[in-house]
Amino acid sequence: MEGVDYLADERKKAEFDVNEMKIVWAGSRHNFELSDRISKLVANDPGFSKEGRTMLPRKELFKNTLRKATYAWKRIIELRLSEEEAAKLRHFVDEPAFTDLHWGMFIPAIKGQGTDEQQKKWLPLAYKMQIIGCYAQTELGHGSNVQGLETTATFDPQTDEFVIHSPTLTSSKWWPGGLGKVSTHAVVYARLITNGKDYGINGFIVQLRSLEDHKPLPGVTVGDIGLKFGNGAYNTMDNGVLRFDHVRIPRDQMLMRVSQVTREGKYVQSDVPRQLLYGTMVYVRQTIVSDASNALSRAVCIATRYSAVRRQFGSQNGGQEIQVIDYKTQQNRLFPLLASAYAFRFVGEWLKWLYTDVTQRLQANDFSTLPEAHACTAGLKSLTTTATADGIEECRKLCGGHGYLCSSGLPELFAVYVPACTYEGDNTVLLLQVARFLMKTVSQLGSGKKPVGTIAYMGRIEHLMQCRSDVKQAKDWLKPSAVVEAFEARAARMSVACAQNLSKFDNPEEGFAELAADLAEAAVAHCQLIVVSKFIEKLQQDIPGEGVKQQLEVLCGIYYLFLLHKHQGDFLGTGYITSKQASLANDQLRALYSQLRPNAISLVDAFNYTDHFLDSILGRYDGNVYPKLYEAAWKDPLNQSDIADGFHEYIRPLLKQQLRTARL
Ligand SMILES: CCCCCCCCCCCCCCCCCCCCC/C=C/C(=O)SCCNC(=O)CCNC(=O)[C@H](O)C(C)(C)COP(=O)(O)OP(=O)(O)OC[C@H]1O[C@@H](n2cnc3c(N)ncnc32)[C@H](O)[C@@H]1OP(=O)(O)O
Ligand SMILES: Cc1cc2nc3c(=O)[nH]c(=O)nc-3n(C[C@H](O)[C@H](O)[C@H](O)COP(=O)(O)OP(=O)(O)OC[C@H]3O[C@@H](n4cnc5c(N)ncnc54)[C@H](O)[C@@H]3O)c2cc1C
Repeated sequence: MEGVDYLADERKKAEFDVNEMKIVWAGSRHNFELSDRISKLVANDPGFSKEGRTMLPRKELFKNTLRKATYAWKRIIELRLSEEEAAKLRHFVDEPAFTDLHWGMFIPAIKGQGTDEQQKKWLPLAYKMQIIGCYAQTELGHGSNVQGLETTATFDPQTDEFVIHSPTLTSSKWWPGGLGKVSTHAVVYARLITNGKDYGINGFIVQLRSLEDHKPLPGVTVGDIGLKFGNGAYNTMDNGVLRFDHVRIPRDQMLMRVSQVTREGKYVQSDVPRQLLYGTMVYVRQTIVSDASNALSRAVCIATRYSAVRRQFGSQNGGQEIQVIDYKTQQNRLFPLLASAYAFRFVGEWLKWLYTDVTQRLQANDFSTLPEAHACTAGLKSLTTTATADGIEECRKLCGGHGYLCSSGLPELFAVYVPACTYEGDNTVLLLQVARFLMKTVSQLGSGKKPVGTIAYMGRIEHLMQCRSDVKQAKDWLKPSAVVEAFEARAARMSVACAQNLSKFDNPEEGFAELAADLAEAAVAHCQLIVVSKFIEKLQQDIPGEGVKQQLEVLCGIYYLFLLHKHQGDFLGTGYITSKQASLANDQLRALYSQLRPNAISLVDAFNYTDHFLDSILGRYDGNVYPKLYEAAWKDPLNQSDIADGFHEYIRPLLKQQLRTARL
């Protein structure tokens, strides 16, 4: 029945002001109004329909993406949308496209690594999309190890040009999004060679295709790398392969903010750190952290609504069966994910602040916070994307068999999201960057250098190494100070243990390689401490709205107690808590699940997602799941006829043969 809200009873149970929670989730009233307006604009425009997306063959899918991206651009111009509004529009259009890399990496790379002159020349063209660019760093043979890239850019003083060349098969650029079929230009990362000397990696703006007929320029071989995981999903993107055969570009197309090559071929290093070459990655890692809460909340919204609709077992006297959301096992799998979505939202907000702060400092030639910004963006990118990808898959399982249908929205969401664990730095490789930062911090303790920011807790190392939890009853685990100290002590002790083990090796690099698994775990502990601390700090702010703060306290408690339960080996092993205290934490966690239960549906309503954006029959706002699933099945191309194509060739002969066999 249309128009009936099957989740109305659930919504009546809410103990808080959902509209105020929507504002907390969005970050501000302005953000809420912006998201609300743009999501509805997209949902109501047939040009952005998602119908049949998972059924399209690659070529049609890709062409459809080109159509949508061009249409989006047209609407952005017609409606005179600001950059902020355009970014929201892209978010709600909900389809990876070449434009992501153009706006998300090509332009930021020029902004971050180009000189003022270079920016003046290239940015206006890029902003008007008169050129389309991508970020060509990864090669067939090297992705994680950026210093291992093989493409060369050799300066030719005779002509004042760089010669860009791919000397080996493994030096072929491989993976860049937007490269395969669309980009006219790329920021290409290559080894800078001048006067016979290799100065390592630098970025170069290289034109790949003609702006007239889009044909690859002489010396450029370019194409798509082939079909990727999942139906639809990331196959809307033309991840590409690119080879250069001595392609010449003018010297001034080397991005020269970090280092320069003079007309005579002299290499000059600026006074800015070389790590700024990696700046675009820091920027994107920060956006990926913000985006994790979008993806996780979407999966959680679907699984929560469906868990309230779905009933299994327990019917008495012909009454209704139990809603699966009432099973403690379902709650124990679902509610920590709901809490994680909120936790990642707040840590994403904080990271955005940190990134803005470091950018302002860099502009003023203050590079002091760069290492922390790198460690935080790398570590939180790793932590949030791993948890989100795993969380989406868990949500699929939480929806039972129906979660496996594409119409649940979950398979495609997973397929689009899961490469986030790999791109912008493999998650393990990034954790090891955090571990290096932590080991450096521990080695400098006692040197007089005071740890600040997210590692300030290391400044209290003596206390953290010997303190013990004073929790005596379950509700003591609700005290923020008890929790923060627990996570600080665990992180500090794990780091110190690694540092002590490292000191047993004569060669520190050998030690680091041998202890890498422990180091990655110490990095996870440090990153979890950041997320927990930022959630607790958020709760110390003034949060208006009846019951809103209380619900956030419940979510925060679930987030950290679930982590404490899951990693209790760390907390027990480092001696901060006793097994009795671990058991009290678990008692408190169960109590919080019961407190959250009546509010679950409203807490996912607070994400304010349209049905268009969710694109899930199981996650429909009205909970009208079964009729819509039934209806959708008949839209499958296989159901266009009663008799399947291929019946006469394959099924009929089989049936005949069986008849003959039966007669024998
Ligand atoms: C529908 C249409 C709409 C219409 C248009 C509308 C428009 C609206 C706008 C839309 C906007 C969309 C936005 C979308 C966002 C973008 C989407 C993202 C899609 C993702 C695509 C993916 C891209 C990629 O994957 S790009 C390639 C990424 N590659 C990697 O990440 C490689 C990982 N490896 C490394 O980073 C390095 O190799 C590393 C760090 C592992 C090792 O570095 P090293 O130099 O070899 O060695 P090391 O000794 O470890 O480090 C030396 C030193 O440097 C420090 N360091 C390292 N990295 C950094 C850093 N990044 N920053 C600062 N410092 C760094 C390190 O700590 C060491 O320091 P010291 O110890 O002090 O010496
Ligand atoms: C969908 C998608 C889009 C992409 N878009 C772009 C793009 O636009 N531009 C671009 O330049 N690139 C892009 N990439 C490439 C991406 O950045 C790389 O794939 C990524 O950095 C990982 O590198 P890799 O593939 O070399 O993995 P590898 O480094 O080969 O990883 C393989 C395994 O080795 C492990 N490993 C590697 N090094 C270490 C180590 N030191 N210690 C311990 N374990 C290690 C990893 O953990 C992993 O398990 C994209 C990739 C994908 C999947």
